[in-house]
Amino acid sequence: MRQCIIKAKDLVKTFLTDGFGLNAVDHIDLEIYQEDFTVIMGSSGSGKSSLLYVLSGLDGITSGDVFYENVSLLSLNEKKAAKFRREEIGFVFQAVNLIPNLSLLDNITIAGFLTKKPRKDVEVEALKLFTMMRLSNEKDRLPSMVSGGQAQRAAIARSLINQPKVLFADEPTGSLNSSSSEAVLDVFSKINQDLKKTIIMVTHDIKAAVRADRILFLKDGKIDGDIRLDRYNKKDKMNRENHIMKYLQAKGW
Ligand SMILES: Nc1ncnc2c1ncn2[C@@H]1O[C@H](COP(=O)(O)OP(=O)(O)OP(=O)(O)O)[C@@H](O)[C@H]1O
Repeated sequence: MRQCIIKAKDLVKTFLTDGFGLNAVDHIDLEIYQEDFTVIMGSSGSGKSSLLYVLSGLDGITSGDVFYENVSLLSLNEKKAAKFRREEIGFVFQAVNLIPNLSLLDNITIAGFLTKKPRKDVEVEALKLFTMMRLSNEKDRLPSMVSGGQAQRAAIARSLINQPKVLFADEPTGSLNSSSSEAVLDVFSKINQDLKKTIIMVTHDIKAAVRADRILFLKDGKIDGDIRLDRYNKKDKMNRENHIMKYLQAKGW
């Protein structure tokens, strides 16, 4: 049985609009397991991104708490919270947000230089990541000189430069064509299987979901379904997809 790495307890995220409170995350209890590739699905507005942001510490919690290996996010002061976000987690967004006038390589090393690691070590790690992302030939190019998929792979390298234990991704293939998406998803599978990182990814894309060990389905800010795909080989995408589709049909989604 895999170890629990993140535990959410009675987690709530409320947004106030026009004087009304909406629980985008509505009293969620959840355990995320080490080295699991967890995907979060659900219809638009079901609270997927909100859950991802509060689980990762990128957004404030309204009530409840999130524990990383028993350390409460709420217990961290501002300095420790910033260090946590810099070093313990990586985050990949749909929009890549690379700095336009820096090369891909500089975009990645600059994120590593924010820590106290020796510059040489950061540079060596960045080059390793570029090899893994199959971007060695593009490393000196500006973000505007590469494809959307290559830019996203560079952004994934940036999210890994400080060797986080957990990688969060919010619709990382949302603005990519299907071949670029597959290349990006291959990278996530590799990060999970070879680097042994825990991954939590929000997606609408069934092609992304088939790569997961586990899928959580959100509805109205609550977990409405939780399935595992372990019984199928990772390469058996067809049966994985069939399993998901049957589950969704049975639930009337
Ligand atoms: N900053 C905000 N201010 C007010 N309401 C918000 C804010 N962010 C999200 N919401 C509301 O919270 C609910 C959940 O939003 P969230 O973005 O988490 O859903 P989602 O499942 O990720 O949606 P999508 O698939 O469209 O990205 C929605 O009703 C949304 O309008």
